[in-house]
Amino acid sequence: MTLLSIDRLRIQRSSGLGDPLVSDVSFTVEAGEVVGVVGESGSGKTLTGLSLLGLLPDGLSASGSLVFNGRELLTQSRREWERTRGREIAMVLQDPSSSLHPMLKLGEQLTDHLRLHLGLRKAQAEARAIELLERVHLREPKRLLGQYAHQLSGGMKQRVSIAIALACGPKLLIADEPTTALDANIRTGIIALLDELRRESGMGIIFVTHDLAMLSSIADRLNVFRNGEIVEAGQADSVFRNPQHPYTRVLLDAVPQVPWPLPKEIHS
Ligand SMILES: Nc1ncnc2c1ncn2[C@@H]1O[C@H](COP(=O)(O)OP(=O)(O)OP(=O)(O)O)[C@@H](O)[C@H]1O
Repeated sequence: MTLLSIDRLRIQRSSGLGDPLVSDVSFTVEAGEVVGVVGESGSGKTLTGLSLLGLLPDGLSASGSLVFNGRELLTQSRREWERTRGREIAMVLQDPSSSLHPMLKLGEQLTDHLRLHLGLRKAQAEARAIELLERVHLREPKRLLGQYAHQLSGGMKQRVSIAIALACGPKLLIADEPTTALDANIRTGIIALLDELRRESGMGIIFVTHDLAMLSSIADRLNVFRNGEIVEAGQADSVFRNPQHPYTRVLLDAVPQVPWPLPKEIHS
């Protein structure tokens, strides 16, 4: 089932001045699929993700079409965006500290989110928060609810951010450089977690990164961005095996020997 269909997305300054920052971007995301968006800094990856949440910075506007679950997002009212955001489409950011409040216990943050979005009572919200922390494989979830973000490692913080993103059961998750701020050994665990979640829940994931290697074990399809445009798109295995665009080859050359398909033990 096609969850999201982006058609000729264009993002430009509302003044109309200057070149578009994103132009003619089209791709789809199926349920349960991981679609990689890769490209150098400034290539338009984050703006594309933000447009799917109706969160473009002031002064920028989007045109084209973003059909999610059969509904056009770009013409939504502010109230409709509020329902879409978090509930249907969620985002995980590079720096988990930026999505966690430093002065609030993790339990308060999770239960506040659940009470606000799902209308749960305190006890129900607490039980659900524990389930969510277990789902992202955090040990001793009950104890964690009483802790503050600064008491957790980077990898644990990112798992909590993912738990918050999952709280309302979104159909689409935008993961914008979710592993960039983490140590290499922690990255693998977060990627395995996202892979597991999409398999279990059927959630589609747009995985944004500047690092093609990051996508080798998780992406089903790839879109290579450059200067606000997609220069190459295709099944991940064929892009890794047989890149067509010179820029994709440059990105691949920077990847230390990506074998494709990956050996089974790396998937598990
Ligand atoms: N609020 C803004 N006003 C004007 N230009 C902007 C604004 N935000 C981003 N841009 C420009 O839009 C282009 C695309 O930015 P975007 O953040 O989407 O790139 P990116 O590929 O995500 O880069 P990075 O990997 O560094 O996050 C860049 O040239 C950036 O300078």
